[in-house]
Amino acid sequence: MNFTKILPVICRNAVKSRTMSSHPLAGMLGKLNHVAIATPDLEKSSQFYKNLGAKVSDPVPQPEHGVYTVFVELPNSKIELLLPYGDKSPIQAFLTKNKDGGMHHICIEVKDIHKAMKEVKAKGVRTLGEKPKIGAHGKDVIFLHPKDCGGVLIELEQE
Ligand SMILES: C[C@@H](C(=O)O)C(=O)SCCNC(=O)CCNC(=O)[C@H](O)C(C)(C)COP(=O)(O)OP(=O)(O)OC[C@H]1O[C@@H](n2cnc3c(N)ncnc32)[C@H](O)[C@@H]1OP(=O)(O)O
Ligand SMILES: [Co+2]
Repeated sequence: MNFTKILPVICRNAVKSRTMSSHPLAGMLGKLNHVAIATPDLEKSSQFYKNLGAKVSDPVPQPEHGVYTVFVELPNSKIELLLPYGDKSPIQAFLTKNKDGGMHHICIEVKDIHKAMKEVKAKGVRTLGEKPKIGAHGKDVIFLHPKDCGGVLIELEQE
């Protein structure tokens, strides 16, 4: 192989892939805070993770969000189990479509949620609501429309 010929190509491609951060959320994303699973049976889902030896919290009602949450602790992240709360829950339509439940959203931390909201909007990603709400961890959260995020509902949480 002729390295003097191929080296400039490798370098060009490396520069290109670093400058072509084309994903609308690239650069602003921090740690994965949780992966959320909607369930029609919170008790059963909690027991499933307890049986696997995980540390599982008690259910907490989140009236502002229309859900009950249970957190399953993992060494590097968390699983959030969600059950509808009240009759206007934002997860009800999802559960009607997915009777056994399923993966509902991912939650990624950001350094500055207000700046992140401006940045995503400038990139054509819709936020669900105009203002963050206090989330399950007592910090600001905002959701991004799944249709603008490759079919994934994304929650941003203030770090
Ligand atoms: C406590 C807090 C925390 O952790 O701090 C939480 O997590 S609260 C977690 C619960 N809160 C939230 O989820 C708040 C944000 N979510 C919402 O506002 C809603 O769930 C929407 C994402 C707008 C979806 O609402 P809804 O299901 O009523 O509308 P819809 O049936 O018309 O759905 C519109 C389109 O989005 C799709 N769609 C709906 N939910 C989806 C999901 N979770 N992931 C991916 N796609 C989803 C539907 O299939 C449909 O696509 P097609 O048209 O192709 O069929
Ligand atoms: Co969440």
